[in-house]
Amino acid sequence: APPSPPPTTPAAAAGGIDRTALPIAEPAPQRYTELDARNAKAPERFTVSAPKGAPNVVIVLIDDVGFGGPSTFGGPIRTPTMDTLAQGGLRFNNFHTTALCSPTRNALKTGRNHHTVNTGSIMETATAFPGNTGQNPNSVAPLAEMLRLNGYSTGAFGKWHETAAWETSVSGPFDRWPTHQGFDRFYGFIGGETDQWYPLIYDGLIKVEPPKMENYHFTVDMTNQAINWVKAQQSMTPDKPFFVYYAPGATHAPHHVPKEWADRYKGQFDKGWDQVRIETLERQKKLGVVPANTQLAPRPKELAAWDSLPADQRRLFARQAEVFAGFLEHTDNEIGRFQQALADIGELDNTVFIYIAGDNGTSAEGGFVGMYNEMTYFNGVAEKVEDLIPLIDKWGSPETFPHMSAGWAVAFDTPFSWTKQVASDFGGTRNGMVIHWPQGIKQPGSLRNQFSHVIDIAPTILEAAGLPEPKSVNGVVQTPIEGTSLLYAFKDANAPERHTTQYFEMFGNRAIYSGGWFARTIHRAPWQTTNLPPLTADVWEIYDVRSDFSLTKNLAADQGAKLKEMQALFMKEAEKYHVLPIDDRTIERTNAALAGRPDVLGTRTSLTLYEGMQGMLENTFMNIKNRSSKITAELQIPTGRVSGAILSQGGRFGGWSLYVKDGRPAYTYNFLGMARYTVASPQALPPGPVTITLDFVYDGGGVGKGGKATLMVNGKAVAEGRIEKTQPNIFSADETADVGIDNQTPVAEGIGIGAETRFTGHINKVTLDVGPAK
Ligand SMILES: Cc1cc(=O)oc2cc(OS(=O)(=O)O)ccc12
Repeated sequence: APPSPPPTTPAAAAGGIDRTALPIAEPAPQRYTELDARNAKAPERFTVSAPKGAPNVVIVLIDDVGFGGPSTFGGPIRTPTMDTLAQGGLRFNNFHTTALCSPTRNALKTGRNHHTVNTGSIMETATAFPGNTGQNPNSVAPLAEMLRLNGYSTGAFGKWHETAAWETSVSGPFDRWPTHQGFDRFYGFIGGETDQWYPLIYDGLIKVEPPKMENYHFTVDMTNQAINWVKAQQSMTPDKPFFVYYAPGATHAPHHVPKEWADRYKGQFDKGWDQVRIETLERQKKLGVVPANTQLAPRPKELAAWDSLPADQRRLFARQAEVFAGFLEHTDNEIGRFQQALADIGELDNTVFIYIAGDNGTSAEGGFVGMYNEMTYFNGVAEKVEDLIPLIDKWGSPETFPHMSAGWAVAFDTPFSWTKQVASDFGGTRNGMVIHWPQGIKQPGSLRNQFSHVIDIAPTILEAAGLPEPKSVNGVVQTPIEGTSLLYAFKDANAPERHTTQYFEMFGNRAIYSGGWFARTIHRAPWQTTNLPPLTADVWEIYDVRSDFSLTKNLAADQGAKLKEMQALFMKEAEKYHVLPIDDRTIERTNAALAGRPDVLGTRTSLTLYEGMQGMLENTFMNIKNRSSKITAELQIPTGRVSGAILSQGGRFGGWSLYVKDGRPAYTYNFLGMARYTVASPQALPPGPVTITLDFVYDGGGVGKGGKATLMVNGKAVAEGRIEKTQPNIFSADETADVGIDNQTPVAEGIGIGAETRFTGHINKVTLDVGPAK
């Protein structure tokens, strides 16, 4: 009998498949009446494949570098890979981010405003309000998921920082981890930053050790992973396009870079940040990436003039910039290796390669003198310049966790005034961007100056791939994409801009762009966390950005009516996208209870831990800060010398550890790597079962105070001592709590590093009890 006709859907009948509902619906299997398979014809197999000729997609997103950093946009830092891509592609000089990390990333990955995906700010400062909950909704499937369900292979490498803080434990949920957000493959770190020499790495959902290699560096490691993945994917399935999201830890703090890369800039920043700004603007004009009439916007008045600084401080600050510059060039070089790998397998020409130099402006979080250990910023501890000067030759090495002084942030945001976190200044939001796509861009080497925003990237890629915006994904009706495809501008430098209105908001700094006008208010400087003015007292300014690239002529006095109209437009957009109510709390928002976000431990005051539990991130671990605590470890001590970590949290740059060294139990509290307080037993532990207790009695009277630590063996005190001060807010973004080992860098000295710190006895269990928060 002849086969029955295949059933058809309306789209299939129209000759195509319907990609507006993902996953693409499989046709109903046909029914047969024939008994013998020899007499029947099998139907064509249903497979999902990308549209014919759909390009590969690469998005490179550098961290924490602004408009005036890379040479491609006139900056003093050599980015030859970006330069080469720009020569073969397009430079966009009016591209904007959100002024902060997770918000930019989530907007980039979804094509929606950051508040629409509940990422008003970073994961660590999510609140209870819509727009800020920290959990991206099912009604927004990320671009990676759209591409995956349309036949792409998808891989993410490097920084993530999009998983809700309380969803980073072994208990999940894992919905917002990369491999459940559309990526087949993930190799990188889940939080906001990581030590580049001793990183915390996940392969998918599994924590893995970095490979053993000489002079290990995370950017090199992740690049190797990305190259290997793409080559293997193309080897196996050359007809299947790939999507790679490549987001290095660089150039966020810690500014960890091989010394030889920093040394390439020896002496080049001795001229200081004011002169670097002047020279950068000259180069920007010569390159044509800023208009010829562009003025240098003033340096914020709180930051020192270079000429006013004493010689030893200039020496320190110059080295900080050398290290930062080396870090960026090293990163660009790794991106070059990745790009070359695509060229080597013949895939570069059909790849939409998007290189975004910065998820926000350059970071001023280093404060006025920079930081040997960036964790001092999150703990509100001021570092003294006289303590930093002796570290000049170690800056960027594994012994430091550094961030440069804010003066350089302004310089690497030339020609603007402000920096990262300031959503109401282009120094916070305007980032250099290059798109390279030989098969799709016919005017290589030219500039595009239409206003664009990070939410425009996802729709650009959909259009380039010939894919419709899905109306429904995984059974959930989708919130429409809010960005505007930039493909129109690929073809025509003079095309009228299509993304005509955009709000900006971050911790109270707010602004609106509309049709060439920019109205804004600077509510707070990045270093201002207390004594902020009420939001109602903020003064607004207005600029005509068609003639004033760098926002130097406030027209509020002449343009009162226009300013009013723009402020009203801001409120309208802010209401529409869940920007309201505005929340300018910074430090308080890092506290889950005060901010109103979930906390895995909640009000629990006791946590029982077992051998093998390791890699516990700080947001999903018992908070021992600003209160008394007690560790009770039930151990089995073997005969012979026992050693290693029993329970630790944090590492070289802050944390605490209960451990055994040379057979003797000890406790070390490491205050930001600046002071170590150790309480150690003079006697070795006897073999057999033993209970070790560390009782810490907090002084109280505020946060970050000291306390008394008593070490006990089988209930008898064996040592006691003062812990003079404690860290009030955070130990580490990447150094975890571990049982029976101290992963990455160690808290205590003298017990080795990494696997060497493994406890050689047996741990039955460890209980961690805390007193009421004080
Ligand atoms: C550990 C941590 C705590 C926090 O409150 O904010 C962060 C912000 C970070 O930089 S960003 O990712 O560029 O915003 C990195 C890490 C943290």
